[in-house]
Amino acid sequence: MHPDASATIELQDARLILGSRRFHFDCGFERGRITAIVGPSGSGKSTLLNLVSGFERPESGGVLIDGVDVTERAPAERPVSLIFQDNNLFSHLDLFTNIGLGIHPAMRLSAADRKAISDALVRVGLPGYERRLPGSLSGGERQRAAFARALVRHRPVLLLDEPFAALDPGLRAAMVELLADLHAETRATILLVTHDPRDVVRLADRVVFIEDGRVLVAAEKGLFLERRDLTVVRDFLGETVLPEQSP
Ligand SMILES: Nc1ncnc2c1ncn2[C@@H]1O[C@H](COP(=O)(O)OP(=O)(O)OP(=O)(O)O)[C@@H](O)[C@H]1O
Repeated sequence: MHPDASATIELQDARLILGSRRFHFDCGFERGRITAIVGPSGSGKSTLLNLVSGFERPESGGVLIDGVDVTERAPAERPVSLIFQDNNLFSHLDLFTNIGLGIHPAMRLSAADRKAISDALVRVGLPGYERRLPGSLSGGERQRAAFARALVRHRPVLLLDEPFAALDPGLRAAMVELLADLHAETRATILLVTHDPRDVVRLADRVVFIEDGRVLVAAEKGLFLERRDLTVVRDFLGETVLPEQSP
């Protein structure tokens, strides 16, 4: 395993106000684990990811990645890859270039890099799509191209914001397995925002439940899934049948 394969993440007393909403995060994420970030719509899940990626900066407090204070660093200067709902790709650049920029910002690519790009496109089910522009792709295809970029980047932190939302059920299952494989290969520290309890069951080691701009519950997956005594957890899980309850 590469020594930079994963990193710890800490939000230290990080406070932020957006419009009329207040956020206060004081929490940490362990190296190499997958944490599902869950909670009601508008609770602050994307905001937490934006603080880690640098698209938002706290008004007070700090953000540390692998013990290094990155609070003042721009997104591109943080050791982070992103797969967000939108804006994953530069619309005027083809997929080869979009993915290549993830490897090297000046596109100085070796033959191995070029092969890695084509291999990643094959792996996400977009073989031969190198010259396609994002605008010519469906939402799900764009999402998969963003996955391909994450595959070639090897950053120690991977942030995903509802990465499977635009995918039909078959593709969704394939991309969930791809993320599990990607994690097994890289051991990156992964934060996964999701509304789907199945993602928690299949992928997460740990769950952080956000409500009203702060962490309400942070627990190992097994413990979280047992907290049906909490209304918010019950509502989130809904009718989900957990593996140990299956016949
Ligand atoms: N730039 C902004 N200005 C004003 N309000 C904002 C801004 N960004 C986010 N908000 C508000 O902050 C709240 C939290 O937003 P956030 O996107 O983090 O929620 P979320 O939990 O990811 O929601 P969802 O599950 O619906 O994606 C929302 O009420 C949102 O409208």
